[in-house]
Amino acid sequence: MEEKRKYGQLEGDVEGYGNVFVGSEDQKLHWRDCLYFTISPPHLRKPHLFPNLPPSFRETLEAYSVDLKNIVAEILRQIRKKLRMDQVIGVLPHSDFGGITILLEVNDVQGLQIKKDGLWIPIKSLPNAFIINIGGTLEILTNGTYRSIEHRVTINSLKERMSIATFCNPKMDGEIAPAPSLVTPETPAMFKRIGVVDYTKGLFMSKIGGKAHLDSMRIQNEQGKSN
Ligand SMILES: O=C(O)CCC(=O)C(=O)O
Ligand SMILES: [Fe+2]
Repeated sequence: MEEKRKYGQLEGDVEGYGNVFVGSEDQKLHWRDCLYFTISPPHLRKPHLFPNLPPSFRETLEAYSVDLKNIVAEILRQIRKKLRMDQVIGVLPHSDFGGITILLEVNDVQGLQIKKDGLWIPIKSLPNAFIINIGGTLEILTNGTYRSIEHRVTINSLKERMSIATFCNPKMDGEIAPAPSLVTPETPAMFKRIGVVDYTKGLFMSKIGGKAHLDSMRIQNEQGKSN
């Protein structure tokens, strides 16, 4: 008991020997002996606790704590990887404005991702192949039959990535609207008619990105529900 008292909790502190986290008189307490103290970072060690322990116990704990820190760092690294949290976004989420984009990945560095069912999926082109992206203009012209794809590009911290994107865009003095042959009583127009200049202006002013601007041109109707 004498030894335990050496490490006893000080007034108003949860660290030390005693029952940890006692908040009120009515609280149910654990029935156990507990010596609770901070080891790391060293400047937070309470002088009467860890530094006061027998040297051999202190050394063992010190080594144990270093090993555990490495284990925790590895677990967190795996979680970050699993959730793709360590990716830096180079090209922000967007969908291309034009009809079709022909994308050539010039070197072998992966970076492009598309959004599918709410998840970002990495895309790598086949050898000697283009990646073909549908843009918002084609989605409008086809009355939503061909959907533009939301995509983004991550940065590779080790290697530079190079790509050539060629955009097939509508002429600036034109208008875009669903093709008349695709608009029927069964398949009403899903998009409003819009001048290309207004379309591009809205696109560049849109702060939300993604497909938000295209979505803002949707007509809400039974068949053409926003998706
Ligand atoms: O570099 C890429 O893979 C895509 C670039 C892109 O999405 C764009 O320029 O619109
Ligand atoms: Fe793009």
